[in-house]
Amino acid sequence: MLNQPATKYTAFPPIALHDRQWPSQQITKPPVWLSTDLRDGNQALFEPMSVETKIRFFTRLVDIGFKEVEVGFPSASQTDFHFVRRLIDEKRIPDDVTPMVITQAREDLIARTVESVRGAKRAIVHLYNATAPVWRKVVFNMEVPQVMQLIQDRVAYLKKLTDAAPETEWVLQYSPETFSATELDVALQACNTAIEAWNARPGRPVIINLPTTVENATPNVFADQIEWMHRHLNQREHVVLSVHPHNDRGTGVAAAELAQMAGAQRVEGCLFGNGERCGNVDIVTLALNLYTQGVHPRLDFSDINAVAREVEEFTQIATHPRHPYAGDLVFTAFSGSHQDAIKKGFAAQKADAIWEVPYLPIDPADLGRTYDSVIRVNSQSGKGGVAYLLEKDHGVVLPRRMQVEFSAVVQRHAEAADAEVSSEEIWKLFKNTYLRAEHTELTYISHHLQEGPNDQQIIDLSWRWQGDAQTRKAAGSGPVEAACKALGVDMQVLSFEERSMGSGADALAIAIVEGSTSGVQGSRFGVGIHRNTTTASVMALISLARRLEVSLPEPADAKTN
Ligand SMILES: CC(=O)SCCNC(=O)CCNC(=O)[C@H](O)C(C)(C)COP(=O)(O)OP(=O)(O)OC[C@H]1O[C@@H](n2cnc3c(N)ncnc32)[C@H](O)[C@@H]1OP(=O)(O)O
Ligand SMILES: CC(C)C(=O)C(=O)O
Ligand SMILES: [Mg+2]
Repeated sequence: MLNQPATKYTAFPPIALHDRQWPSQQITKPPVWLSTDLRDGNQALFEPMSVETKIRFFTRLVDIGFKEVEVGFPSASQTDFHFVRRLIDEKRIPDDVTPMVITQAREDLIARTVESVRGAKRAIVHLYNATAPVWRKVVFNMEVPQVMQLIQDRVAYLKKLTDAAPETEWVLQYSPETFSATELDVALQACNTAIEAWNARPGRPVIINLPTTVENATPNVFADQIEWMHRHLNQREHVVLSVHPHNDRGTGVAAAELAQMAGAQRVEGCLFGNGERCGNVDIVTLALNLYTQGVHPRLDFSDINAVAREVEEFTQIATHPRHPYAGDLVFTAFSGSHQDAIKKGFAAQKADAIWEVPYLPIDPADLGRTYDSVIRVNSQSGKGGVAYLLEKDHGVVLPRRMQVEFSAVVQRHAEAADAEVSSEEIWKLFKNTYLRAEHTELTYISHHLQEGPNDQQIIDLSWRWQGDAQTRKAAGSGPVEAACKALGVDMQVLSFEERSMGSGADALAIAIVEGSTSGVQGSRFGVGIHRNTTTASVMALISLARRLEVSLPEPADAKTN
C-alpha cells in the first residue's frame, strides 16, 4: 500500500548528537542578515522583477539595514546581469553593503558571474551544487568522489578568476544545496573541499551556507545538523556559518532560530517569506522576534506597513492578514476576554516600562502601527472592546455595569448583521439606545431651575410624551431628584455620574444615571449629553425613564400644550 499518504514517505532519521548543546542556548545578538529577495524570491515569481523594480527593491533593502544582499543570478538572465552592472556602474551600492551573486558550479557560468560584479569594492560569489543522494543519482549521475572533484575544480576556477581581479575584495560562499537531505559526512566533505580550494585564512573568509533547500524534518533535526557541522568544519574561525531555511513544513522560522542557537552566525531569507514553494524563511518575523527577546535586530521595520505595501507591489504577492507582525489582523482582537485584557493592559502600561500588554507580544507603535485597529467588534466580542472603542473614539467612559448592558445591544446587532461592527456603528447604536430624541415617546424639551427654601432646587421641567408637550414643577434636594419628582414616575435612581467629553470650549458633559422601577428586573441606564452639566443630568434622567419604559401619570397639574 505504498501509494497511501500515511505509508509512502519515510521518517527523517534523528541525528546521533547526544551531547547537543543548542537546546540550552539563547540568541543574544542578531545574525548577519542576507536578503535573497532579489534572487531566491525573484526566481519564485510568476513575473520576475524588472531592472527598475529590482533597483527600487535594492534601495529599500539597504534602507532597512541589510549589509549583504543577493542581487541575482547574472549568468542566468540578461535582466539580472544588467541590474548588477547598473548597481556597480551607477555606484548604487553603499560602501558597507556587499552584493552577492549566485552561480551553478559550471565554468562558463562562473566566468559570466565574475564579470557581472567586476569593479565592485567587495563581492560575494555564491557557488552551489546539490549534494543529497537523490540529486547525485537522478540529476547529476555522480558518485560522491565526482561531486567532490566538481567542487574542488570549480572553486579553484573561481579562485583563479578572482585572484586576477584584486581590486575587488572577493568572498566565496559555498552552499551544499539540499544540505538537510545530505548525509552529514558527505556535506562536511563538500564544505571542507570548498574551504580548502578557496584557501580560507585570515583576510580570506569563506561563507558556508547550509540550506534546507526543501524542509524535510522537524527544526530540532536541522539544529542538530547545524551543531554537528559547527563542531566539525575545518578552519572554523575563518568560516562564517550561514543557514538558508525554506518553509515547506511551515517551520522555517523555527529552523532558523534553533540553527542560530546551534552555531549559525548568518541567516538568508526573504521579506515576508517570499521564495520557492512555501517560501524562504521570513526575515521580518525573525528580526521582530528578536525585539521580543530584548535583542535589537539591526534591521529597521519601524514602518512595517510601508515595507509591506512596497514589497507587495514589487512581488505582486499579498501579505496574509494574519502574517506575523505585518498582517492587517495581527493587532486586532475580536473575542471579548482578549479585548478586556488588552484594554486593561493599555491602561496599566507605563510609557517607559517593560511591555506587558496581554495578548500583544509587541507594541504596535514599534512597527509604526497605531492602536486604532487593535480592537474590533463582532458577535464574539464582549464588553471590553465596545467600551474601548467608545472611550477611544468618543471619549465616553461607561460604568462597568453599563458596559454589560450596552455590549448586549451591540452583540444582538452583530449577530443580526452577521458581520463586524465598526466603531461608527457602535456610536450610532449608542445614540439610538440612550440619546434618541426625534422619534420617541418621551423626550426632553427644556427646564428652568431656581433655588427654593431649605437648600431645595425647584425645577420647571418640560418634556414631550406621546406627542404632547407637558410642563411640571417640583422640588428636590438636587436637579436629578427634582426632575424625577416632576416627571412623577415610579423610578429609583441608584447611581449617577457625570464626566466631560473632550476638552476646551467645545467640551460636552455626559451624565449617566442608573435606575430601577418595579416590574423591571435589575437596573438600566440613561444618558444625557449637553454643554450644560445640569441639562445633561436632566436629559439622562429622561433617557432612563424611557429605557425603563415607565408610564407617566396623566398630568393632573401639568400644563399641557
Ligand atoms: C535551490 C535553488 O534555488 S538553486 C538556484 C536555482 N535557480 C535557477 O535555476 C534560476 C536560473 N537558472 C537558469 O536560468 C538555468 O538553470 C541556468 C542558466 C543556470 C542553466 O541553464 P541550462 O544550462 O539550460 O541548464 P538547465 O536549466 O536545464 O539546468 C540543468 C542542468 O544544470 C546542471 N546543474 C544544476 N545545478 C548545477 C550546479 N549547481 N552545478 C553544476 N551544474 C548544475 C544539471 O545537472 C543540468 O545539467 P545537464 O543539462 O547536463 O543534465
Ligand atoms: C542555492 C541554495 C542556497 C538555495 O537557494 C537553496 O538550497 O534553497
Ligand atoms: Mg533557496
